[in-house]
Amino acid sequence: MHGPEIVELDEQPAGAREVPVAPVWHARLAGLLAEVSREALQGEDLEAVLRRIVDCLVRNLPVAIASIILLDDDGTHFVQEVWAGDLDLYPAELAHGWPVSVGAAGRCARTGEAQLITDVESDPDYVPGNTKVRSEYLVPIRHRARLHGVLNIESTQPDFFYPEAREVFDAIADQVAGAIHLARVVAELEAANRKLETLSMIDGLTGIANRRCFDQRLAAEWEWQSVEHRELALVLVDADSFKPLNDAHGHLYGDECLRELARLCTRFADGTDDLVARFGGEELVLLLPDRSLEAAVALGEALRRDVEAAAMRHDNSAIAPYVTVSIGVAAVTPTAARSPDRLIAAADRALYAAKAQGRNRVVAAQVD
Ligand SMILES: Nc1nc2c(ncn2[C@@H]2O[C@H](COP(=O)(O)OP(=O)(O)OP(=O)(O)O)[C@@H](O)[C@H]2O)c(=O)[nH]1
Repeated sequence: MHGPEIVELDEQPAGAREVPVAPVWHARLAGLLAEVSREALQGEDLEAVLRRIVDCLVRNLPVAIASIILLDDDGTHFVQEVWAGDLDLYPAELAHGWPVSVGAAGRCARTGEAQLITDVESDPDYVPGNTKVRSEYLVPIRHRARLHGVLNIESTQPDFFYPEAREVFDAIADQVAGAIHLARVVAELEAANRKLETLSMIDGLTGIANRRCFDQRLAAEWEWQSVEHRELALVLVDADSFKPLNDAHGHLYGDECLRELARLCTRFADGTDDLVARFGGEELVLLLPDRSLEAAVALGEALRRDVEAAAMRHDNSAIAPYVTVSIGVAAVTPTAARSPDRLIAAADRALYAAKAQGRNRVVAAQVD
């Protein structure tokens, strides 16, 4: 494999190159760097930012092709190329990425060094993209120790990449690295925020929704069902004699029973918008849109029986030698003028009545 042919144009004898090249492009290159810097700070969709940068290079300079080729996380494969210009000969096999063992861009990524090719025809690694291209300059796009990709510029002029121009392209690669870093930091922050948001809605012990999530969903469902004039039911489930259970079997066993109760409740939340949440302590709740009071009572009764059938041992209960639940049910067609607290209050009254009537039963209440 041949290394890059670096020709320092300033050291060549006068007349060996077209003298006006540098002055002609210098002012434009300076302006271009300013434009790229502005683009790089946009922080919006990364691909759009990169596309505007390569467009800008092709539009303003004797550049036939400009591209930013991004590496995967391992730095072993190019995975995406954002390009502008006349790319007529792009090999189909490169369209879906290629290893860094291939091409001049690969050489740039492998060595971590800028590659100046003053005569593309004599470079064994050059992959032709356009027959008019004479020279190519490739710069690593690096932010601190991390190599993000390669900035590739291909010119129709053999001597376009004179030292000052290369300096500008090096600076542009730094700006691109900053843009990529910024976009990745933003993406990572957004993902972390999404994860935090999800975690803040989950009950740590049982893995079901927590009270915060329930409150938000109740408010949303209340509003939605009031618009649709449809019913909303609430099933409040409270483990009976839970303090004596903890006393007899220990808190860890109590925790295990709560997890099992959550699992049993989840089996009944089979509607698309149904929600099972931990309401607090040893109380769980099912929020059931589009369920009538009768349907919610039937569901509560089936759940109560399933809890009995699970036969979770309880040596300290006055009701049965296993864990039982009392259930309060309420349903209403919400209206914007009323508060969802009314629904909770009704289910709570029903639960209180179920306790008062001897526990291990389902009681329904009307919403005021
Ligand atoms: N193991 C465990 N216990 C909990 C948890 N949260 C609340 N508890 C316990 O649940 C018990 C609830 O007690 P009470 O409100 O007196 O109700 P109860 O003993 O179930 O009596 P009734 O509901 O009237 O049948 C308390 O002892 C709490 O410590 C929890 O996450 N894990």
